[in-house]
Amino acid sequence: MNRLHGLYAITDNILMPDDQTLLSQVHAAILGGARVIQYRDKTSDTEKRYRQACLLNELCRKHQRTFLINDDVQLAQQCDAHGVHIGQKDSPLEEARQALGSSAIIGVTCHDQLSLATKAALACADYVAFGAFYPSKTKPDAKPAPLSLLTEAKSILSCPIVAIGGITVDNAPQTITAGADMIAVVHSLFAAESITQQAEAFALAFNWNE
Ligand SMILES: Cc1ncc(COP(=O)(O)OP(=O)(O)O)c(N)n1
Ligand SMILES: Cc1ncsc1CCOP(=O)(O)O
Ligand SMILES: [Mg+2]
Repeated sequence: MNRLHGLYAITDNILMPDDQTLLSQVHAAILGGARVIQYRDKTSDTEKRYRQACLLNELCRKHQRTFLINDDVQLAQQCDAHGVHIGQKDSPLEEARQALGSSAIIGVTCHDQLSLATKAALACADYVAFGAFYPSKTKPDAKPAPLSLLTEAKSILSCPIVAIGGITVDNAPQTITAGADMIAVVHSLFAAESITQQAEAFALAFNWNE
């Protein structure tokens, strides 16, 4: 199975405030076909983040899913995650690689800029992420990016490409057709009435394009 392809589910500590909700919602997304899980909690204390990261790591390993930590290289190391997602204001890629090793998966935010992606790819990022392609409920201030960026990136990069920001079941097919190898989703996945059915619907969007 290609580990870096398909639905990329990102957790949200408002939608999933406690351990039980977090675990059951991520499990539901995995059952529906989420291939990559990112633990994203920018506000909770260290103890809660460590505990939850360890719980999710165990769940993802049990289901053979890729598990990444947002922002925090040290937490990724402590909970034995597969890797980390870093933004332009987080640890530099070289430092993250040094800390996590050559087999770790490291993804890099490139916003709406191809030049950031070529730089990250040259520095051996495992994937690059662009966005926001649509208005995002989770990050309303994210700078907009055009779908044409995905097509352009696809033609010059050989690493997998993630699209993020306001992705829904309705706009996923056009986003994938434009060049996304993975679609990263928070709100329209984890706020859905049935998370498993919603994940299945996202996964289906990839089959149409394979
Ligand atoms: C898959 C993926 N893509 C982009 C981001 C955003 O990262 P960043 O720009 O560092 O912003 P925060 O998520 O840290 O607020 C992401 N987390 N995941
Ligand atoms: C972390 C992040 N970076 C750009 S948009 C975004 C949030 C994505 O969440 P949603 O799928 O709810 O728009
Ligand atoms: Mg970040």
